Amino acid sequence: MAMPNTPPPSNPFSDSADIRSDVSGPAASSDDADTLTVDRNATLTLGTDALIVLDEGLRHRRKADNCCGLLPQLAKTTQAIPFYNVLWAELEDFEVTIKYARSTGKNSCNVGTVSYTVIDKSLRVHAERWVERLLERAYPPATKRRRRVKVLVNPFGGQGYAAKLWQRDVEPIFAAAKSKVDVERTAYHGHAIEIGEKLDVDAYDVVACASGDGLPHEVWNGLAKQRNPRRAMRKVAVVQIPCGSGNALSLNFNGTDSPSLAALAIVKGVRTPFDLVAITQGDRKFYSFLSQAVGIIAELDLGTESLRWMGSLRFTWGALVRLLGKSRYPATIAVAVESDDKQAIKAAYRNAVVEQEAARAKMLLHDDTDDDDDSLLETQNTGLPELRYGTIQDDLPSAFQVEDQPSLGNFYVGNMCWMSPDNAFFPNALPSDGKLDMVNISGAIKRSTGLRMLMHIDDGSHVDFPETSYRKVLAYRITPRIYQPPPERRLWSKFGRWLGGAAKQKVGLISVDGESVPFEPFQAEVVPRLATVLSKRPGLYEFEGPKGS
Ligand SMILES: Nc1ncnc2c1ncn2[C@@H]1O[C@H](COP(=O)(O)OP(=O)(O)OP(=O)(O)O)[C@@H](O)[C@H]1O
Repeated sequence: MAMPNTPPPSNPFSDSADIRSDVSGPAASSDDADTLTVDRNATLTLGTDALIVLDEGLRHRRKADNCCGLLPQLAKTTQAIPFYNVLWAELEDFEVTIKYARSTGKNSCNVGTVSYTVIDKSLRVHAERWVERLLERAYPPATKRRRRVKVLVNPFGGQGYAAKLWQRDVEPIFAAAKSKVDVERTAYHGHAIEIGEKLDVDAYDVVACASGDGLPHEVWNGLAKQRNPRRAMRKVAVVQIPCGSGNALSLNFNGTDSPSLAALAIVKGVRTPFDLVAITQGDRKFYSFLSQAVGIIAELDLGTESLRWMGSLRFTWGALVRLLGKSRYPATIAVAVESDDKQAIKAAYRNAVVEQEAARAKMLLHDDTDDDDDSLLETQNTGLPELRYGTIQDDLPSAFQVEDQPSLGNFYVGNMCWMSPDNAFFPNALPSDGKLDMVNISGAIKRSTGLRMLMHIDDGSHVDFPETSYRKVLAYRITPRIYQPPPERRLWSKFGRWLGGAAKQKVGLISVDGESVPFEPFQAEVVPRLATVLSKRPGLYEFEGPKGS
């Protein structure tokens, strides 16, 4: 898989040591291929990681337009713009114009412009070449220029702000990067499935969902219904412009839930394969990209609606009530386990980091959108891969080990690290390792232990508790049951449900990618590398990794 030439800086707006060393000796001569001399005797130099603008005039202009000191600044006359931030550059009538992502705060950016005139007319060819060299650094071979993007806006996403966020924070960045954009608003539940099903996959590189995690789930399920679903999933990358409350897809691949920073990450992202999870329930089959939950997490996702007035506090409150009430969600689980050794799982994660760094160092680079193996896909079977373990309607596969868990408190299976900001529930998850991360926690653990675990979910160290079972699995089947409390606990159980916002809830809850599915047995199986996303670090999520790795 293609890799970026230069890794994106962890903070694309900070000056790196490399940038400083560039500035110490920028080539002064105008015939140096990396330097362009322009008006006001300024120079534009292509450094190691950044474009260096050296201009005496900046001293005065800074006073006017950089009062907050937010622009990357080396000396008063120098501005460094990381190549990662450069959106576009062009030469028109000896006027060089560079558009870039400029910091407007800790968690946002907008479009900045640098514009100069090439005075020496004999430098025309040099200037043209220089602009192309800048574009080559801004868009290494793994990052396609001028991506064709189908934008889907959920007008009800993000408490109704998705359309505004798209227009204000994202559209200008896509426009500056010369992306070809086609915008459509979703009009009803399930609309994005239909859009995905009918999408002309040769006309777009990316579907960008200005939404929560609901729309990407629908788009992948729509692509799965295409005539050539495997080809559709491979051709089109699905990404998120974070406009919901969880925004897991953007957090994990873009490293942010800021719409403007995500826009930059999408423009600069590298096409990457991504595992999906095939779910069969009754006679239904569909795909999940994020998680499946039975027990406390499903209850928090779906069973606290009546506490919406509390805002996001409803999740904390709901968790506390259920933990203190020692809520149980009995089930029979049958699992194809790949590893249940926490240390070995961490070691595998460390190996993935080493491999990613090695691949990046080797610069195995290009965007593979139009590669030859696409023509292979055209001629060979382009249907969805056969399920290795069959469906829920088949006999239980012999590879599954069966566990009855009458006291189960939390059954949670994830395909990504962050489930939402401050919730790194699956710190060892990798995007294309062909495995699912399964967490089981008993509902009978001590209340104090449950509370301490809750405090460690933000950095993923809750998995280090001996009470947490953390496994890499290939497939599983779960048959959930309704908990029948013993007579002496019935009153408390009823009171707890009322406190936790579930007084009217008559059935159990199952959440798949945050959406409710029937409280019935289902089977899940990872389908390696079925989908495509855009990523900053192919093979890894943006989470910094499990503690102690
Ligand atoms: N115009 C619409 N009217 C009603 N429902 C819609 C419309 N467009 C999309 N939807 C539905 O909205 C649901 C939620 O979408 P999404 O996750 O994008 O937003 P969200 O609920 O704001 O996100 P979050 O759950 O993270 O807060 C999806 O199931 C989708 O089918």
